[in-house]
Amino acid sequence: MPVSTRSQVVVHQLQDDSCQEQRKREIKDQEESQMVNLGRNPHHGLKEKMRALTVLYEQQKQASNPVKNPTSKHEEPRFSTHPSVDLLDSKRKNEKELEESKPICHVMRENVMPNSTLTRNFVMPQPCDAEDAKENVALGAGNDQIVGLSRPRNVNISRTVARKLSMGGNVVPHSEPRGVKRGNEHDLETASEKQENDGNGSRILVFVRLRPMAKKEKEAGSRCCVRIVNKRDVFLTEFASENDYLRLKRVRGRHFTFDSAFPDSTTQLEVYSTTTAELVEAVLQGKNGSVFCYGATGAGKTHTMLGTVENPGVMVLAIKDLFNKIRQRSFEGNHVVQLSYLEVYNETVRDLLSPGRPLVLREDKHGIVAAGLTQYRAYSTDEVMALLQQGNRNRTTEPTRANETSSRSHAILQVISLQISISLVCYITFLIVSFLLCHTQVLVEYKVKDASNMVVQRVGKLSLIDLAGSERALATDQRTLRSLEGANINRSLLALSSCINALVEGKKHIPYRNSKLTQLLKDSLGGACNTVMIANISPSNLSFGETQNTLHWADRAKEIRTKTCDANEVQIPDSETDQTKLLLELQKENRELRMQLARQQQKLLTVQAQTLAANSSPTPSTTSSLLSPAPASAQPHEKRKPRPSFLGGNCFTPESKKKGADVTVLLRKTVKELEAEIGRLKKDHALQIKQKDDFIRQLSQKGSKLPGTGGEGGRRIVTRASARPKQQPPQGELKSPSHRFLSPAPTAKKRSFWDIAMNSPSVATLNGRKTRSHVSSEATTAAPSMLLQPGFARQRP
Ligand SMILES: Nc1ncnc2c1ncn2[C@@H]1O[C@H](COP(=O)(O)OP(=O)(O)OP(=O)(O)O)[C@@H](O)[C@H]1O
Repeated sequence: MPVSTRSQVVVHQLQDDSCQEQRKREIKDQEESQMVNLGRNPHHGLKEKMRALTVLYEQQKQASNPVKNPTSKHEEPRFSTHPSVDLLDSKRKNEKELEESKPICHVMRENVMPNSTLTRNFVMPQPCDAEDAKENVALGAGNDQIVGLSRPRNVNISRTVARKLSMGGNVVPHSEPRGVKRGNEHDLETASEKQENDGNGSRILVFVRLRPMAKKEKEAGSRCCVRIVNKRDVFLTEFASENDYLRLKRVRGRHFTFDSAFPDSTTQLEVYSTTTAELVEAVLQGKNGSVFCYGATGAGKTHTMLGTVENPGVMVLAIKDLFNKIRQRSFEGNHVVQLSYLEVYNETVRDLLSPGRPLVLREDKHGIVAAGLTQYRAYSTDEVMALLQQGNRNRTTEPTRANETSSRSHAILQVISLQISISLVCYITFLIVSFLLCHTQVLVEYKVKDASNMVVQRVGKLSLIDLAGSERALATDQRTLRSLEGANINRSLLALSSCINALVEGKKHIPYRNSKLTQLLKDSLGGACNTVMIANISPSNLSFGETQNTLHWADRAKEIRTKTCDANEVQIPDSETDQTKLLLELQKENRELRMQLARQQQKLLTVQAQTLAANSSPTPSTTSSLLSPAPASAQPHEKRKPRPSFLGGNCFTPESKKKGADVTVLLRKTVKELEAEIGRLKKDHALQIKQKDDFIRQLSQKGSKLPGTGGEGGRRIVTRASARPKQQPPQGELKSPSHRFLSPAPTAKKRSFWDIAMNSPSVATLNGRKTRSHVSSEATTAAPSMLLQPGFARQRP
């Protein structure tokens, strides 16, 4: 009976290890040579490939046995005791290994590595299987099949690329847009997103949307070069040029992975719910959010952001959702929604809601602001829609060769949501307090009892950005104005890509100042903001270059991390609310005392006047009237009464003289009493004001001793001066967040829905520019289509 000693086992193990390593090396060499061969020539002789695979198969087969049973390596039985099981196992294993040895599988595996940004050219010798063809709807639409883009069946695609919106754990979307199901995949993403919240901010979420093939493109005989697999992998195929006869069958491609990729069949609602719905929720929690569309001209950016009347886009759905959510939470407190809409055209910033002079960008501690930009207070979705349509009518569009109604400007719609919330319990307490506050002693009790009473003010900003399309000069037009526009669009997009590069590389200086667009996007790219980028691409192989470029930048943008997005929340502490209430009470009391004083003074004046009158004509009739002041209108009439005549002999009778003297004494006495009362009231009033001033001072001193009272966003102390309504800063000056809610422009006025709705698109051109109203008015005369309604994206040609 063989007895294994420790030394024997060690020897065996050493031999096993060396053999394994040798085999591994051989396999690796084999694989590499195969990769090189395949990489060099995709149409390499089938025989050679088969030979290589057979060798590999043999080696893998041999290698699999010792791995399975390392101790029996030296006495490898030719047949196992359970041949059927072993053969099955090795067959499965070899199949798997064979599949893994295909070059495309390596590419796939590399690309799905956590946080990997690797993309590399690969050769695709395998035909696409039926299952995959089903996944890419674009293939069916384009009647094209991308040769060789096969998805390895057994590759478990990692989900770790998904990241976290820094929304905190308590963000639960209140309402999901109807008809949208959240699949397991999305749940998975949300879970992994939460994992990635490491306190260093959040990564920009990058989504890709493929638009359907346009009629024009189909007519031009273009083929579909984009394939979306697994709702997140984008395969881009470069077909050989038709004139390159030698490489007609050659197909090259690139693979990218994004947070989500939408095939051409994706609905607007699906795009909205996956990309923006959570951002809207976060805005209501006081966090900033940005969504911007990036892509070549005609790739579908405006369609995604604005959409059509039947298929409204992200902007419209976000606003509807925002108002729905506000309605659901109306019990939580007051919500204020402010709206601004601007465009960056030829490096000038214009207000789309009140077109006028170009706006100047300024930077304050809260970020970049367009000085003089109109902020409209909106009360309903309809009102916002009307404003949006009005703004889009003013937006610059021009037909280019690539897109008949191409947006020639970058448009930014900003919605600011301000919420002042008081919990229900607090609200009830509030009412009681306002009653109790009349008595200063009870106020102290209240403070002790309701120390947790807080009023919370949250400000969230949502920026929805529709960028002008990046384009090649030849793709659009050669005319001067168009080429100037194109140059400016490209310049700002180039500046955007420089910023993305600098941010990805972690540079200290980010060149935001290179263009107006990047200045405006500063918050979204490098600030405390939840940012979403939607890259729009065309399926046509004629736009391969633009699509590749868009995907490249989208892939880069994945690596940008924005700062941790904390809620813009100010907790107004109980002491502050108490002080505010106290101040209001004091003001009310002061008003009442002043009124009392005025009344007494008036009474005194009347009495003095009557005394004078009594002195001059001390008759009983007048005396009685003096004690009860007569209406002013009655006095002239009384004066006209016939006076006692000297001739009548009824003047200065001893009786009347006595009576007159009595009345005078009486009146003097009354006057003295009234004067004394006024003096007392004045004294009381002064004393009360002094006491209350002292009390406020004490409260302020206590408040200033609290930690964090001086810091920004910390506790504020309300003094009389701070409670006084502040003066508006002059136009163009830096504004505090509260001032952002007021329109600084003198032309800015609040408009009702009807004002806006009645504002017909009469101004077709604006400062020589062609706007959407122009386009729409032209279009409506030709064909009154709903899709060509101002404010919405155009129909596909
Ligand atoms: N997902 C989609 N479904 C249906 N049609 C679409 C889709 N995306 C885009 N289109 C159509 O493609 C055409 C061009 O789209 P759009 O105007 O949105 O492009 P764009 O990227 O905004 O171009 P530009 O940068 O020149 O303004 C439009 O007619 C639009 O209706």
